[in-house]
Amino acid sequence: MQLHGTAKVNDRGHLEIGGMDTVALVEQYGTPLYVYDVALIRERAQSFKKTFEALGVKAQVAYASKAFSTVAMVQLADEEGLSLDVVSGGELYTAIAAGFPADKIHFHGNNKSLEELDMAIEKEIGCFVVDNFYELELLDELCRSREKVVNILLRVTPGIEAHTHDYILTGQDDSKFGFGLLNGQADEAISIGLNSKNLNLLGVHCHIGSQIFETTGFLVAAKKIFEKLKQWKDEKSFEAKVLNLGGGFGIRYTKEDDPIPASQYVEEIIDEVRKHADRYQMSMPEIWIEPGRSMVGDAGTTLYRVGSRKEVPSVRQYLAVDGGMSDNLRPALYQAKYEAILANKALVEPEETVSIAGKCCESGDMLIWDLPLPKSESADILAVFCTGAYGYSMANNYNRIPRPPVVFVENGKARLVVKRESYEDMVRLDLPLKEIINKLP
Ligand SMILES: Cc1ncc(COP(=O)(O)O)c(C=O)c1O
Ligand SMILES: N[C@@H](CCCC[NH3+])C(=O)O
Repeated sequence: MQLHGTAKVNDRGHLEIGGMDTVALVEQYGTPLYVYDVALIRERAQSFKKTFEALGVKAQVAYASKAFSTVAMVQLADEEGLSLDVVSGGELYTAIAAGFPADKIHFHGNNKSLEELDMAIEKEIGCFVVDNFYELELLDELCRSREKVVNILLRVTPGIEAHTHDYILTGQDDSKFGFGLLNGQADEAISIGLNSKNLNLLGVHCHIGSQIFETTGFLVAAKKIFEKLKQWKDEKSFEAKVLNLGGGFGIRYTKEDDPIPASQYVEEIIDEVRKHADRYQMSMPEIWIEPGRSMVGDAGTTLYRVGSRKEVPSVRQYLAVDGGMSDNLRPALYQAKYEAILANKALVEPEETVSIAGKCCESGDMLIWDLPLPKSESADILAVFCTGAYGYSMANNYNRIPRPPVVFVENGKARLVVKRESYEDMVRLDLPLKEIINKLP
């Protein structure tokens, strides 16, 4: 089992993260519990930033907050000098509530509402990543009526089939996102952007997908975009100041995954961009990237309490935990795979193979199939690794299961950064048919 970041097994044979015994964390905060290794997030952020610095390239590393958006996380991104990618009014509101510098916020989304655009214009965010003609017109109109000028990038789909799960592919031609780069849409959008007095067209954006292990897709995207940039330079006298190549850098969930270091993605991308800029005698654009998963994914661990066991004779042992697809939708949605250990028996050798079931009323609510574990009993603590990205952010209240709290750990200290939802929270927005809502004692 490969442990990530500051995770280790302590003298008591317990899993420790950020200098905190996870068994003690569970005693204090209960289960399920999301635990984040803050030092590892800082390390990830710095490795992206330092690689750009070492290459002498002007860049913005924007944390894609869809991976995990909370006030504390946004503040941590700010502490590390990152920019921020938001994709909804809610993520934008979280960033503003956290005091994140508005001029470093980039606003994404394929169907931004008038209210969302208005909020972002009013807050004077750094850049709108415009996705379609509807948004282009709406944003132009809103800015004109408010006498504002905003920075924009145009999101293009370069027609790339990256190697990842179909649901998390985004750069292919048949995608709901962006202007087609090769079918004339991007050319038309560039002209509209250039003709607007209220839209300051900085450049283009593309994002080819998520959990990608190779650089090829990024390099092909850069090549295709540069061919267009050359054409736009010649035909429209437009030179992009910014090229945003999105996020999508893969991480190691299990031993089947073999990611390359952040520095390698960045170095290869920059090499390629430099090559094309030189070839077409264009100035090197500022490079923006938007890592989400690779910033927080392996920094997150979910701690569960083991409960019931069911044996299907000669077939399998189901071991149920006190969470499931309500706090981690990824196995049900993408057949995503995870590794796990018993946090309170971290030095004990595996003795049996069990399948970890969640507690939701769905047969598909299985967190891990066929996991080797020491002989486990009720009340043992299961630690599932690499749940930091798209775990909490896709958590839900299916079966009215309250969402778990989030604890940040660093240098032997723990800080509660999101409280556990309560049963009262489950009915907080409900309006009664009759007068009364009873409260349980
Ligand atoms: C536009 C955009 N940028 C950035 C990201 C972050 O991707 P990842 O978490 O894979 O780095 C996504 C998600 O796939 C995205 O859609
Ligand atoms: N939520 C997805 C990835 C989509 C990323 C956003 N475009 C995941 O968990 O892998």
